[in-house]
Amino acid sequence: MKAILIGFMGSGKTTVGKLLAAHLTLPHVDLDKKIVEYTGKEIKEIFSQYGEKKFRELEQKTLVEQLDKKGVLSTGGGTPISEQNLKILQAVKTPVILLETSLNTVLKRVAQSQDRPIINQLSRNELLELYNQRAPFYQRCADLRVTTDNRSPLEIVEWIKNNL
Ligand SMILES: Nc1ncnc2c1ncn2[C@@H]1O[C@H](COP(=O)(O)OP(=O)(O)OP(=O)(O)O)[C@@H](O)[C@H]1O
Ligand SMILES: O=C(O)C1=C[C@@H](O)[C@@H](O)[C@H](O)C1
Ligand SMILES: [Mg+2]
Repeated sequence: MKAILIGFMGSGKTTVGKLLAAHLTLPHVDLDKKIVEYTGKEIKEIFSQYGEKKFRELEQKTLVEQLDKKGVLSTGGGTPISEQNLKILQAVKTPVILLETSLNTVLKRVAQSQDRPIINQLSRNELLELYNQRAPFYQRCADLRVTTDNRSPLEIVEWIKNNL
C-alpha cells in the first residue's frame, strides 16, 4: 500500500481514500467494502446477525490480507482500536495518515446515515466517550495527521500528496 487512512467514523477515510487513489492512479481498497464483498452482507447485518466480535475478526483478517497489495487503503473507524491491530499498523512500512475530525463535524456528516451501527446505537454522550477513548489509539499508529474540519476532500488530498 502507498498510504493507509485511519480516523473516526465520518472523518472521510472512504471519500478521501477514493480521491487520493484516483490522483495517484492507484487502486482504492476500502476495508469495510471488502468485508461486505467477502460476506455478502452489509456491515449492519454482520453486527446484528453475528455480533461485533465476529466483525472485528473479519476486519483483522481483511486488514492483514490487504497490506501487501498496491493502492490506497481506507480502514474502518474501529480498525486501529485493538492492541493487535495497532501493532500491525505500527509495524507496516506504509505511511498511516490520521484524518482528524471534531465530533461536531462527524455528527453533521453522518448523523442521518443508517449504515453505521455504532453511531446508530449510541447517545451523543456515549459517542463522545467512545471518541475520547479511541483518540489515543489513532495517535499511537499515525505517521501523519491532517485536520478535516472545514477542508474539502480535494484540499485534504492535496495536503496528503504534498506531505507523503
Ligand atoms: N472533508 C469533507 N468535507 C465534507 N464532507 C465530507 C468530507 N469528508 C467526508 N465527507 C462526507 O462525510 C460522510 C462520511 O464520509 P466517509 O464515508 O468517507 O467517512 P469514513 O471515515 O469512511 O467513515 P467510516 O469510518 O464509517 O467508514 C460522507 O457523506 C462524505 O461525503
Ligand atoms: O468505528 C467503527 O467501529 C466502525 C466504523 C465503520 O467504518 C465500520 O467498520 C463499522 O461500522 C464500525
Ligand atoms: Mg469508510
